[in-house]
Amino acid sequence: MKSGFQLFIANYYPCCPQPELALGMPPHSDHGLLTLIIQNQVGGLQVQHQGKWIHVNALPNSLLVNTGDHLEIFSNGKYKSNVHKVVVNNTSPRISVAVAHGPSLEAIVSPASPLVQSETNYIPMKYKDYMEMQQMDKPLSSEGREVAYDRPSTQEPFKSTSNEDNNVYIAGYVLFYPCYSGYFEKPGFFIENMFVRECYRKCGFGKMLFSAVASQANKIGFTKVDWLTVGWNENAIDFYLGMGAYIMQDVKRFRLSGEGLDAFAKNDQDGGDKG
Ligand SMILES: O=C(O)CCC(=O)C(=O)O
Ligand SMILES: [Fe+2]
Repeated sequence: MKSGFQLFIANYYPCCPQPELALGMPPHSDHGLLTLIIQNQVGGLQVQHQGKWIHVNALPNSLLVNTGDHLEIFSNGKYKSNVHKVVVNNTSPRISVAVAHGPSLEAIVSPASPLVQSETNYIPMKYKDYMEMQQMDKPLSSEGREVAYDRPSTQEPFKSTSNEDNNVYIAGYVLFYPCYSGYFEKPGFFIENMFVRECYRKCGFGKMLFSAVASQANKIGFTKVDWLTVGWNENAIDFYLGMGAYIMQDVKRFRLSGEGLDAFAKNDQDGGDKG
């Protein structure tokens, strides 16, 4: 790499009497290739792993190394950028100094060709444009830039995102429909699914999709927008709370499956046999 872009970041997290009500640094992944961090041995850094936040116990005099978004792109997803956040405590302030190493601002980063077997999910983009796109989304950043929706377990159905004829890329979608309920005078929307492709996350598309549904509801006089999120998905929960939503405590979700569902098959058969 002939040139690069380095960012020097000094972070001070004062102690807080009610740490559970405060957040030192919201969940995010770093832009660049690698970020090197030294810190004063006061914990607080947490890394997201399999939907859980893992506390980082840094060794004394060690450097912490974070993988960034552009390493993920360059390695064609082999090295994922890690999502991390910093929580505060009520006894000691944390100080950290980070140096983020990225490519030159003008560099167009794309997956290294030897690592691309067939298709890739990563669209080449100028490093500068990528950073600008993230900054466009200030309100979301303050609540958590990483927006992880419940997403299909495989990318298979989305493989062919590029249409060579007109250069259309599908970055994500939201599937919603009107629903009617006896309790409300007016109907609302139910969001069945919202998904943003991994390489387009942290760019504000999730916020854009969600806002489109909410403003359409408003426009046509609907009184609510409902959806479900799995309980462990803290990022999604933070995101939705940040969008002004609240969690409904009095709703119970029911499911009929396994033997309960099979019982109906039997009933049907019995009924059929009898006549
Ligand atoms: O304070 C830390 O350890 C993390 C800092 C950080 O994530 C950042 O500056 O991007
Ligand atoms: Fe960071």
